[in-house]
Amino acid sequence: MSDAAPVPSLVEWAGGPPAFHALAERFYAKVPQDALLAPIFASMNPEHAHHVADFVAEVFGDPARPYSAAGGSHAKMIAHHLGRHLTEAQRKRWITLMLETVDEAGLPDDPEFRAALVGYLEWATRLAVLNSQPGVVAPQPDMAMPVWGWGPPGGPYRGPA
Ligand code: HEM
Repeated sequence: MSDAAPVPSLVEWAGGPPAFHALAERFYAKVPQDALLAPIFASMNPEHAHHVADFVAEVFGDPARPYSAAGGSHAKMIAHHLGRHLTEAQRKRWITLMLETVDEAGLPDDPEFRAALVGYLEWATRLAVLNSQPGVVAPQPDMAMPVWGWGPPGGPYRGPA
């Protein structure tokens, strides 16, 4: 790829929305076998993996904006975590299992993509825990969907500088 090539969105670089659906399905298929995570997802909506994949694909630049198109929003995603009393131990297990699954699913492993992905996962999982604590009230419904980008690297790995 030459320096003049346009910078793809994170979702394009990852292989398009199907890459996130395959990732989420693989991840939530493993959750029932994990002692720390299984109880909190025991009565999970059968469409859970699909909804999470739509959400992340949208944040990473899917122009179809599938989560919003289906009536979702950032506030609605956050609201799913209200009152769940998630712990730091559960968050850490979630992100560890997710990063293992990212490798198994064959998502790009260039430093630039992984930096953006890990940055988002750290941010979003910590928001999930914060918003699950006692006394947190529902967020403003009009809060904007996050739009994640490449950050300081500016684009994917294109060979040695
Ligand atoms: C990147 C971070 C995360 C994103 C994007 C995310 C997104 C979502 C979305 C979109 C839903 C609604 C799913 C639906 O409509 O069926 C949801 C629900 C939920 N999330 Fe998260 N989440 C994240 C992190 C976490 C973490 C770290 C935990 C726990 C350790 C967690 C626990 C849950 C639970 C328990 C539900 C409800 C499941 C159900 O019973 O259907 N989430 N999340």
